[in-house]
Amino acid sequence: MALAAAGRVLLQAGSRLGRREVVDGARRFANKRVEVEADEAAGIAVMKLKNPPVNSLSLEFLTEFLISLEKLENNKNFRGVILTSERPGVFSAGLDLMEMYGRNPAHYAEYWRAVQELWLRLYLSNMILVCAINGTSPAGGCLMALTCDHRIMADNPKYTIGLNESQLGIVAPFWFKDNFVNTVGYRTAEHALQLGLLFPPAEALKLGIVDEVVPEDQVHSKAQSVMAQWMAIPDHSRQLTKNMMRKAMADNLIKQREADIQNFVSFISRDSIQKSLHTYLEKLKQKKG
Ligand SMILES: CCC/C=C/C(=O)SCCNC(=O)CCNC(=O)[C@H](O)C(C)(C)COP(=O)([O-])OP(=O)([O-])OC[C@H]1O[C@@H](n2cnc3c(N)ncnc32)[C@H](O)[C@@H]1OP(=O)([O-])[O-]
Repeated sequence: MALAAAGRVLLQAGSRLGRREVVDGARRFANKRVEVEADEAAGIAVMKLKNPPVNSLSLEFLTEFLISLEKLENNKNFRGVILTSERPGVFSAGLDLMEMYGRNPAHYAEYWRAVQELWLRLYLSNMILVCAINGTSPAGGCLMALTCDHRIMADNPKYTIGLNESQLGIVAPFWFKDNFVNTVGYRTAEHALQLGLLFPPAEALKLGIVDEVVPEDQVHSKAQSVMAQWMAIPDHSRQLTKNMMRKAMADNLIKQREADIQNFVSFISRDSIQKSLHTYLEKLKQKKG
C-alpha cells in the first residue's frame, strides 16, 4: 500500500517534469535521464542510465527511472530488463551527493523516500533483472546492481564496485547492509563495509558481488544470453521463488519506512556529517584538477 502511494507521488512528479516522450511506438521510449530500448515481441527491455556526467542517482533521475520501470512492469509482455549505463566507464556514481549536502530536512526526506522506492521497486520486481555493469559502480550504484537477479561486470581493472559509504564518513543504511550481507555473507560484508572497500572485477567475482566477469565488449551479448536462460524458466515458479527469497527483507524496510526516513534526515543534517561530505566533495574536485 505504502509502495503504491509513494509510486503515485513519483508518477505525479514525473508528469510535472513533462520530459517523457514516446519514440518509435512501443519499441523505444526515452526521457532525459533514462533510455529504454523495449523489444515487446521478445519481452525484454534494456534500460540505459544516462545522467551525465557520472549517472549519479539524483531525485530527478530516480523519478524518471521509476516511471520507466513502472511502464514496463505494467505491460505484461515484458518479462526481463537489462540494466546498464549509456556511458561505458561509469555504471553509476551512486547517490547524488548534492541531494544530501546543504539542503533542508524536507528535501532530505523527499530524497530518501525516492531512494527507498528505487530499492523496493527493483528488489521486489517480478521481472528478471540482469545487470550489465559496464563501468565503476560505488555505493548506491552497487546497490542497484545488488537488486538484480544476475550481475555481469566488464573485465576492466579500472572499474570498481562495492559499498564505500564509510570512506565518505557516512553509513550504509540497514537495508543496503542486508542486501549486501545476503549477497556476500556476513564476515565479508562486515569487513568490506567498515573499510568502505571497492573491488575490481576479479575480486568482486571471487566475493560473489558479481556473478560473471567478461571482456568489456561482451558485456551486452552476455547479458542477452543470460536473459535467454532465465526466460526459459516458467514465470510463476521463478516469481514465487524470488518472492520467497526476498519478501522478508523488503518487508523489514516497508514496516519501518518512516522511521528510516527520520533516521536519515537527522543523520545527514548533522554538522559533522555535512562536514565529511564537504571534505569528500572537495577531494573529488581536487582529483579532477
Ligand atoms: C546514507 C547514504 C548512503 C549513500 C550512498 C551513496 O551512494 S553515496 C555516493 C558515493 N559515491 C562515490 O563515492 C563516488 C564518487 N565519484 C567518483 O568516485 C568518481 O566521480 C567516479 C569514479 C564515479 C567517476 O570518475 P570520473 O573521473 O569519470 O568523474 P569525476 O570524478 O571527475 O566527476 C565528474 C563530476 O561528477 C561529480 N560527482 C561524482 N560523483 C558524484 C556523486 N555521487 N554525486 C554527485 N556528484 C558527483 C564530481 O564532483 C564532478 O563534478 P564537477 O567537478 O564536474 O562539478
